[in-house]
Amino acid sequence: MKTNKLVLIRHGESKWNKLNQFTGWTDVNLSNQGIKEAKLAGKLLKKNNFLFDVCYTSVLKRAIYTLWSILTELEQCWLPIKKTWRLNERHYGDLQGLNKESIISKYGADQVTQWRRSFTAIPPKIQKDKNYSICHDQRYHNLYKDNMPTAESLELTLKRLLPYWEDHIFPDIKKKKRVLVVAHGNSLRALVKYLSNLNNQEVFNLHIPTGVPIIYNFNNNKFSIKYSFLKNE
Ligand SMILES: O=C(O)[C@H](O)COP(=O)(O)O
Repeated sequence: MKTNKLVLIRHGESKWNKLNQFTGWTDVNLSNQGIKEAKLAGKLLKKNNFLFDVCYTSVLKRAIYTLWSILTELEQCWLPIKKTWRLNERHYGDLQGLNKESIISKYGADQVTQWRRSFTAIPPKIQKDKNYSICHDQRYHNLYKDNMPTAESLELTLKRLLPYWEDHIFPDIKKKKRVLVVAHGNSLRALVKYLSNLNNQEVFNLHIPTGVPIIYNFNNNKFSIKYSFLKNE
């Protein structure tokens, strides 16, 4: 039986990645380097003969633009793209917009590492007035105000992502569709934890680089626990 492959990819470097700022749900653009990474990811997938049937991404433009670039390189711009807030980056709460180094000076490296890498630590909640604009953003109209995240741990990110995985993405894979998911550092860490059954320490150490495809094999109705990064030889 032919192996079906699932490809996950983190968006290319964003302008705030470059500035070392917490981003979360802030909708920032790709940096010039990120635009290059997105194109290169598409070229690499093409070189390795990847084609897809359906694509999933978040409602944040750094992921959407990365996906568009990849599909342009693959000459598959016509593919269906399904967008959901459930694939968004983890909501970084009140840290959003702040420089990572300055937050280390304020709270200490250990606390900041917990917020960034542990499974359960929840960053400080975003203040009500700062969250006001996203509560009224049209793209979140189906997310009732009370369900709007104010800060998410990796655990909470996984919890909001999983229903979408179960109801939409996984059924497509079971139907033998070739699925491409373009998302974010932490929404993908959460998904990889789930698919590869990583423990909290393993996910603590997991870093997902920008613009590097992650490949999972799907056989006999289940995923191989192991994944690989697709890289240029
Ligand atoms: O939202 C962010 O700041 C980045 O996309 C990822 O953050 P991290 O490097 O702390 O995981």
